[in-house]
Amino acid sequence: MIELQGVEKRYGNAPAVEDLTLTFPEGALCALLGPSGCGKTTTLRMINRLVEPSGGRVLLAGEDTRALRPEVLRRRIGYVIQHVGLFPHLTVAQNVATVPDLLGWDRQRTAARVDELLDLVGLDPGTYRDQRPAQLSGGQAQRVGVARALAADPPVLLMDEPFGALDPLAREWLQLAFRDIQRRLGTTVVMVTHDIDEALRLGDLVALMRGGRLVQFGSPDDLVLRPADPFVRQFLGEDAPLRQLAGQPLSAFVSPGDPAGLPVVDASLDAREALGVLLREGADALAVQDGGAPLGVVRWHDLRGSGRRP
Ligand SMILES: Nc1ncnc2c1ncn2[C@@H]1O[C@H](COP(=O)(O)OP(=O)(O)OP(=O)(O)O)[C@@H](O)[C@H]1O
Repeated sequence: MIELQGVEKRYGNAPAVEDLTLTFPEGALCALLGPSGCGKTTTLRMINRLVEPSGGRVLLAGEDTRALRPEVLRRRIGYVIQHVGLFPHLTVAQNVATVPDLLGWDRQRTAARVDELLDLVGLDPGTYRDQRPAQLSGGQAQRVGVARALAADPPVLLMDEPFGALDPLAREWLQLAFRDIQRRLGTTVVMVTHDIDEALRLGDLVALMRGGRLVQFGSPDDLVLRPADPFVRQFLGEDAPLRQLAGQPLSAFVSPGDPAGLPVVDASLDAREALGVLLREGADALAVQDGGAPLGVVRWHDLRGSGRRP
């Protein structure tokens, strides 16, 4: 758990972050979202003290981070940035092994961990283990950056635009792969992103900032369905409730019901595609089948009422 209590950062007289109080719960993936210059990166970096707060406190598992030596702090907190900062003279495997090496893991354990993580981020260990960063594409380097940050299984991971350099397909793949790993490991993640859909799709909680201040902190549903003020609605876009349905499995919205006479769709559609069928057919419910077997029905108000199901 990471607690920010009245945190602020000033550069000269100019406030970059003001009076920021919020708690990132243990095991949650929290997104920091907001317009350019609103203080997202500054906030992230105050957590691992790459930027020292001008005021307030940051607590990590209840401990004031000022009481921890920076190197101890940074070993407990993984950090991924967009332009990964891989060490150019080291191989991919050596880059991923940086923190395990610092922690003195034995070679076998480290090698096994490196291969496991390369595999998880979609890089074949046999092909990539011994390559140098200069031989990688931007997206491959970013995957290595993610693997490196996860290598020592840090309880907390800070990510600054971690998927930014990837093309849309690779981004979606790595987002989902990362989400799986994060859930499995129970890592507490704070992620800065410009990408509203990424924040809404991946975030358990989203902190929306503006001009150095927190505007709203809540679940994607809270922000989309219960925006705290007009800025939130405007920033997310009027069509946010629809966009939020994209990529969500239709099965999550299915409930028991009589499918007789309803248009039939396959469970492989996502929730937004199903909404499209509802609109096209002018129906208020659909019969959902999985490979021909009836699953139940999806109703209009289920899709419209809640952007997202756990
Ligand atoms: N080292 C610095 N010196 C002076 N001002 C800074 C410094 N770092 C950040 N700022 C200012 O603090 C404010 C917040 O910057 P920050 O990088 O945290 O914003 P951001 O939301 O991450 O922006 P972006 O989305 O564009 O990366 C900006 O006005 C920026 O110009």
